[in-house]
Amino acid sequence: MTSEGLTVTQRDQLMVEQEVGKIYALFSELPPSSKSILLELQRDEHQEYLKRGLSILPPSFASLDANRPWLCYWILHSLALLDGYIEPEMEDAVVDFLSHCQDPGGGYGGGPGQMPHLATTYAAVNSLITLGGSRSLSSIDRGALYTFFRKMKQPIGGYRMHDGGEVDTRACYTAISVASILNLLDDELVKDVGSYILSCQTYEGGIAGEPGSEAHGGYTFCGLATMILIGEVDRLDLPRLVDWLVFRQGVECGFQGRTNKLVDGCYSFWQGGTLTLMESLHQLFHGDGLSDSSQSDASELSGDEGHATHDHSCSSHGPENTMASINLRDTSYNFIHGRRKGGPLFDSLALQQYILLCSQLRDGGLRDKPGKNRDFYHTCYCLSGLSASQYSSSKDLESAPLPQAVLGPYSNLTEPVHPLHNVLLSKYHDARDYFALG
Ligand SMILES: CC(C)=CCC/C(C)=C/CC/C(C)=C/COP(=O)(O)OP(=O)(O)O
Ligand SMILES: [Zn+2]
Repeated sequence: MTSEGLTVTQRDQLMVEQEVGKIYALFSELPPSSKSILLELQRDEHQEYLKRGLSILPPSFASLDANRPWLCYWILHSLALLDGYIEPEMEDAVVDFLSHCQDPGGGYGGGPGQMPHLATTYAAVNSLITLGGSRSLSSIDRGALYTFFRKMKQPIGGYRMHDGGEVDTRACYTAISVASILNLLDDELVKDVGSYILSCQTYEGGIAGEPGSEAHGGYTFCGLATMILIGEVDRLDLPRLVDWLVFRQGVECGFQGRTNKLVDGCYSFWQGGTLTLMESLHQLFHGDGLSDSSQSDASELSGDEGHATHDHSCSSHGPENTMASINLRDTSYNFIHGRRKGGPLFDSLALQQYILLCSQLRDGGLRDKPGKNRDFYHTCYCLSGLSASQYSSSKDLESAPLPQAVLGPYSNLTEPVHPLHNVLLSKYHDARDYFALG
């Protein structure tokens, strides 16, 4: 309890609400011309900030920092979202650096010579896909990576982050997302993963890192995206999940990561992006309720030809939703080609307002909330959330949104992203073509 009789959480919440409230009150009193200036995405400034970060990354291979594939991904993906240009020498330097992080036994470590880890593998592979081109894509040793995935796979369902590491929803997502985009997904990699994720859905409806833990936005994205990629999303309690998600957008217009916690710009993607996944599911399962599916919608998600197939039987949430035979090669592709007909599940303009007015720094970079510093992680996930919200009302992901879906000038429009992998849609297609025969 504080001296005012509030808990620390209530006091912090009040302070954030007041801070954000002041920003919005000042904004509302401005003339329209000043308003549009403040709502501009500071494209050039963000690119300068990001490129400065990239230029100090690759040369120092000796550093012990275990996060550098992540830094590569956060910076490269942010630049890609902004349609930024990277010099070819820099692209080559990043490919070389990531090759030094690749373990001969498969997977990528946090730096050269470090033990392979699923999270840094996801970051490295998404970085290489974002760079694109055959030099970058051919540097990925897919055969060894498959061996690494099989080593991390646990007999009871989930994945371990690294040898001797924790089993959690992140590990499932990073393994399944990478296996899917590299065309490595098969029945062995998928076996019982759905049951593990299902055991992480909590009484609130969101998804936790491990069974028995608290539902959290980051893990909820990981859990839902995994279930879609393995063709088992109908096993989740989707109505309860959507209930939990919609209440995470607060008075500040941004999202919190979990119940009774503070708004944070990175949840623009973890929660906002998850809601855009739910919007697509809502349309694929196009009844009034999310659990009301039809066989034709289910086959739209699963595809009806291909190599790896995966049988599963539904548990508690409606055996009528069972997709008897899933084409694992095409779940990701079919998902983005599903029809999008329904209405929004969150206030996407309000979210864009939080990102542009509260997270964005006018001299470049984005942040968690007012009072915090910018960093590459928040820059990446605020921009990813901005893209997800700008495209959330589009009928399909490949067509440009209407001007009214983009807050501020239309030049704020970012590039569209594959919502399950969080790489640019165009780069996803290039990778899919490149690895088609694998
Ligand atoms: C692809 C991949 C590896 C995804 C990771 C997903 C992700 C962001 C998980 C979040 C982890 C977590 C419990 C943060 C809570 O931090 P906190 O207690 O500081 O924040 P909070 O107060 O907002 O909950
Ligand atoms: Zn954050």
